[in-house]
Amino acid sequence: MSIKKILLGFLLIAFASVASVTFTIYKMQILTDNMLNIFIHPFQVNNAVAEIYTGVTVMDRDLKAAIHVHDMEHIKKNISELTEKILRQEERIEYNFAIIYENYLGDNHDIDNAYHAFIRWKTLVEQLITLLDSGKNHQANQLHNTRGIEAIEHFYQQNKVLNDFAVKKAGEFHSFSVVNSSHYTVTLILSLTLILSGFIIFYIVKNLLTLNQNYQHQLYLLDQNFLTATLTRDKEVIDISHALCRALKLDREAVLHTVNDWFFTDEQQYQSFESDILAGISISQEVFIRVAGKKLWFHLEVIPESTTEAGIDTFNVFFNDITDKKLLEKLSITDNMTGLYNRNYFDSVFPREFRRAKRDEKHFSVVLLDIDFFKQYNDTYGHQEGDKALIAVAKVFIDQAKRSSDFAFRVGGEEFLILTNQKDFISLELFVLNIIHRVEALKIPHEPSIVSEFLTVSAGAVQVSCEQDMTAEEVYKAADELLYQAKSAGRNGMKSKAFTLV
Ligand SMILES: Nc1nc2c(ncn2[C@@H]2O[C@H](COP(=O)(O)OP(=O)(O)OP(=O)(O)O)[C@@H](O)[C@H]2O)c(=O)[nH]1
Repeated sequence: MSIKKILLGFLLIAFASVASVTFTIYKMQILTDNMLNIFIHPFQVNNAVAEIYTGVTVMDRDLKAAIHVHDMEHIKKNISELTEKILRQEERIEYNFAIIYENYLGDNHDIDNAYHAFIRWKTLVEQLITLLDSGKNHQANQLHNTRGIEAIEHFYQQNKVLNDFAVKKAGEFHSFSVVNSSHYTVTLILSLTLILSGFIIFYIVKNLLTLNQNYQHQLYLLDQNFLTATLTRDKEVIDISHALCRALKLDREAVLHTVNDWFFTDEQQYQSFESDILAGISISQEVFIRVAGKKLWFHLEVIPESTTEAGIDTFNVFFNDITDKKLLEKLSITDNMTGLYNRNYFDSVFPREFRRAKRDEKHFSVVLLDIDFFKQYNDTYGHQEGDKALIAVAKVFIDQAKRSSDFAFRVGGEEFLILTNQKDFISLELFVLNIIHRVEALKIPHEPSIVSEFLTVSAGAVQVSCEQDMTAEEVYKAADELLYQAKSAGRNGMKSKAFTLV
């Protein structure tokens, strides 16, 4: 299950919700429109029709009453009141007809017929009032009983048509409301939406759980196979993989949340890249860590992380065990028998260190050493003893060249070379004399030697200042020349030369 599918699930829920809400709103809108129709037509038209009916009936009643008054004085007074009253009724009726004309949903001929019937009645009313006004009550009565009754009956008929239509329309609207009240449909749609959403949510949750399981499994695999840890900038371990704990022989629970230096051989090693870490720069280095007395080599990747603007909060360290690779590397650059660096390595280190000394503006010293009368030694004590002697002498060189900038090589059968940074020429001479002295002090018996009863070495030493414009080959050649001179001068000694401008 991918994040895309989860998003699709949420989109479906959102779509279903929007669709059902839109449907509900649409249905409500239909009902509202229908309510409006009910109000406009049946309600307003019916009211107007009823008011017209009442108005005409009241006019008729008042006319009848006036017809039956015989006292002349009363007649005059009544007629003027009646005329005013009838005018008001007529105005009201006209107004109601206007409402009907505006809102009636049926055929306009129906209204025209009713209106003409009203006009006919109205004309008759005017004639009746004229007769009454001139005291002709009897004629008025006759007119009312004949044409009057006929006109009013006709008006009632026409008015009834309007009323019937309005009532019929009200029924239609009501039925429409009932049909469209659709609460069942809305409930059904909402229920379906809820059910669909429920299914989708179930599907999403189920898949999220699976996703989480996979994620946990991957974390487990990483934890078991990757040598990694997360530390705060104060070197407090906030997370460490089981694989790294195994590799460094650490108890995970004991290490977590403690400040430590286990990942760094020493404080100096950490400090060498601390400034980079705090500046947010990733580090990639080969480091060694002593684990239970064994020197293990790791390729170390440090990736700083910051969650705030303030700077680096944590850094992740990734280790890759390269001890085997380092061993191979060492084998390829060291001489099997003596443990000194071999000739091949010398060929790549010599020019590189020569350039480095020049760049760092340091004196560069080369010491070439050769065992005296070694052929005779072999001839006397045998080749095997010769090997032992070589190993013993080489050990002296290793001990002497122990600074990180010193290198001791076996460049030939019994020929050795030391690269060293001695601060001045005197220091170099003392350094070489010390070696010569220490070799003799091994007291390896060497009977055929004519310079000592013990095994000795001769040396040619050269010191070159950085200003000197010499090539590596020239320096080597000069040391070789001096060694030759030391041999010629009697052996068990050294010849040295400084190539400096001062
Ligand atoms: N035992 C042993 N002998 C070696 C080895 N490599 C070179 N040799 C011997 O070292 C000797 C070097 O002899 P030479 O070059 O004649 O020099 P030397 O006898 O030391 O005389 P000078 O250098 O003039 O003092 C040879 O006899 C080689 O056989 C080695 O790995 N083991």
